Amino acid sequence: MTTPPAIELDSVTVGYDRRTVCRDVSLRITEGSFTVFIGPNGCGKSTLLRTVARVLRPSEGRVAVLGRDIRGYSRRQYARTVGLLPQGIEAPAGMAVTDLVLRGRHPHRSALSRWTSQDEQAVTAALAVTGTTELGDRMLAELSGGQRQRAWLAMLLAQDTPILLLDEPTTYLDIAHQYEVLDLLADLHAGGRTVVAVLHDLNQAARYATDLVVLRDGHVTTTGHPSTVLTPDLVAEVFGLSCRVVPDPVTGTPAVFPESSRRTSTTHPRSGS
Ligand SMILES: Nc1ncnc2c1ncn2[C@@H]1O[C@H](COP(=O)(O)OP(=O)(O)OP(=O)(O)O)[C@@H](O)[C@H]1O
Repeated sequence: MTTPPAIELDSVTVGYDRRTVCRDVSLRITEGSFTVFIGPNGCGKSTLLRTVARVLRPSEGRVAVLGRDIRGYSRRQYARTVGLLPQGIEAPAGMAVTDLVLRGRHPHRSALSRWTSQDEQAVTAALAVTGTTELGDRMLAELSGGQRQRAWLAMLLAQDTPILLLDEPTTYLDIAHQYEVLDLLADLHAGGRTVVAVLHDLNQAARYATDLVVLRDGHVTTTGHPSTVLTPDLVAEVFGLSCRVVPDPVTGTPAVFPESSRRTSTTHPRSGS
């Protein structure tokens, strides 16, 4: 028997009120993959991720997770299976970081039970790996954008789901923290989880993804390994950008360099004077 995909979209049409964003999208995301959605602003990346997370309901088609229609899961079962880090979430008023991270444990807890040592361990570990232990008692509203993003990520990790959906998880983060988060996702992937992320940085996408899903105007145009997908033609067609694609000097994965930049000189402006 073949293993079902982690996520399968079958002829999904979805949007907001009367506005359709994605029409007739079919897609299979392999279990244990690190899949990255790329595509221009407004092409429907978040909409598809939110559909898989059951935040949006398709008007047509079907979504299955681990071989089962997502409508067949109870809320609690689903929250134990799929975790979402949404884009631009509001900080709950008056909530401390540790309380937020504890929220991630809710799906693992029955209505009347107390927090267990397993819950505490999961929270401590999630704070540690996201570098937020020191921020545990701080109010979310008082944190910087990057600190807050890492606190939300800690909540997602405490949820401990086999499938992680992350909508632009590196937003607000400085370059070192961006790579820390991506490395953390790579570790989770190496540990067997299915990671699905939206990223804007094509070079980061190419470094970390096992599979790219390229979206444009609400359609999936291409899927596959970054080495085959990320070509100058693809970038020109999907983003309207003329570029060169060369091997990343560190990883050998494809790296995109725009050709149309106004700064064409390699000389530092002051170096010649
Ligand atoms: N809550 C909403 N109500 C109505 N339209 C929406 C809503 N959210 C998004 N849209 C529209 O749906 C389309 C797709 O948006 P979506 O957020 O999925 O794009 P995206 O590819 O994630 O974009 P970005 O890269 O800018 O984050 C856009 O035209 C957007 O304006």
